[in-house]
Amino acid sequence: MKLLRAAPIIRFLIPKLHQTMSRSLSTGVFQNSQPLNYRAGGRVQPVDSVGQEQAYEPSTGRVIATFACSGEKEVNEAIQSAKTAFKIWRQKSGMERSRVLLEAARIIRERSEELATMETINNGKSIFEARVDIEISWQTLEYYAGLAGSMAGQHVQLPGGSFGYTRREPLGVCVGIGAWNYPFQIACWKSGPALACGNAMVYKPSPFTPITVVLLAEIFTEAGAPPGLFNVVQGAAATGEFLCKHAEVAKISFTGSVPTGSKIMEMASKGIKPVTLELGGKSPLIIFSDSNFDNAVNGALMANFLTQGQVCCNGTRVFVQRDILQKFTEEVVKKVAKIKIGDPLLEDTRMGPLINRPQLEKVLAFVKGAKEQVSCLAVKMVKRNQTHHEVSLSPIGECRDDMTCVKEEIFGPVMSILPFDTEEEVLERANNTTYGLAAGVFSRFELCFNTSTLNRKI
Ligand SMILES: NC(=O)c1ccc[n+]([C@@H]2O[C@H](COP(=O)([O-])OP(=O)(O)OC[C@H]3O[C@@H](n4cnc5c(N)ncnc54)[C@H](O)[C@@H]3O)[C@@H](O)[C@H]2O)c1
Ligand SMILES: NCCCC=O
Repeated sequence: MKLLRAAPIIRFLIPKLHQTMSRSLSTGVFQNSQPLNYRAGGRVQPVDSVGQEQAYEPSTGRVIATFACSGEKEVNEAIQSAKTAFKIWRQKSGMERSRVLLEAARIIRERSEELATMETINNGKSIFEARVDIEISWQTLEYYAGLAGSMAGQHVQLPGGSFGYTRREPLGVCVGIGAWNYPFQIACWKSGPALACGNAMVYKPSPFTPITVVLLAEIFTEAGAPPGLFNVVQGAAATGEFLCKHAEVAKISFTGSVPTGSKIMEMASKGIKPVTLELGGKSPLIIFSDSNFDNAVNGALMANFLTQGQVCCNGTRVFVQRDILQKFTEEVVKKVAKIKIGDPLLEDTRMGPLINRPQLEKVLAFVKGAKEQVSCLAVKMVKRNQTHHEVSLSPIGECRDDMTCVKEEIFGPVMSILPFDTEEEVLERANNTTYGLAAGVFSRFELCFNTSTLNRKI
């Protein structure tokens, strides 16, 4: 009786505590002191390792975590932990699974400020954006919770009164491997559907962003998931390969670059494992002169500068109809100059640092190459801060399709503006890419062109 009365008070106090914690965290303060692997329902140090990694706070360049990369034995421990939980979880009804996912979503919602703050500290994106990431994360879990209870097979009537039926069976232990640009959100994209369908998961985040996914693991446990249902191993390529090659892994879901995706597919093929790949892009954004001008400008800014341009589905090839090209470019330059760059934990910051120094160097190399190829390139600024990787450039100009910066994924705040004249021409050019992924069109007219052309590769 006493316990029952106390419960609401405890529930009330917990969010308060989280809020206080996140408010006290400012840039330059957080230091990880806990194990970052998670299995059998708790944080653990790995039993073996293949090297060591350090994670940074991009805005200061401080090391915030040093951790061992999980070796083959640790990866196997995590998979065994997932197998144990799978035996319990697969027996649950969809409604029971749904309840756990909904509770996890509720906890994420309740702790959203703390989670967004940690995401900002480790990734560098502005707190303004990180809050949206966390919102999408709990919505993802709610969405899959909604599906869990209604998943069903089919009944097929056969001749002579016989019938056939299908059941939806979970696969078993699924592996999730994620990128660093949306650490918490990607972990939710992968765990939500996998767990809703009755699978267990071992997840490996990028070594650049190891922190928040462990908080997700703790949240699943708190929400009532059996110990071992969602496990985390930390590490880089070698750890990822142990996971992909493990005989008891039933499926691999990967988010990252095209070259790594191709390696993962190859490894999975050896074990005839299904894979889901979410890879890079060089997506077109087509702006016709009849479009709502302000909408189009804002759309292009969003499609290029969110998360410092480190977004897979960004519309980085901005095709602008020639009669509005100059006006469009001028307006973009004007608005880009107003993007507030700075400490990502400050409320009014809209652009933080790139993830790390190598990424900054990579982006700068693209910009240097572009400057050599095009004369009317406008570069906003390249601000160097004394400590580490800072950010913030936005070259814009009249580009050509054959330029390296137009053909390759840059993964930074770089927008390439390409003039076009006709619809037919722009569709041909928009499709002329080795990537797929996304596309955007701004026009007031109903799309009268054959969208199947655009869909062919995108
Ligand atoms: N399509 C999408 O939904 C989506 C979303 C986010 C990011 N991305 C893409 O991700 C890329 C940026 O992320 P990144 O730099 O972390 O990508 P990456 O390919 O370098 O790494 C992704 C993950 O794979 C792991 N990894 C690397 N080599 C491996 C190997 N041989 N075997 C197993 N795992 C291995 C990494 O440690 C990391 O966890 C960009 O290309 C971006 O477009 C795509
Ligand atoms: N919601 C963000 C999409 C992530 C791709 O990089």
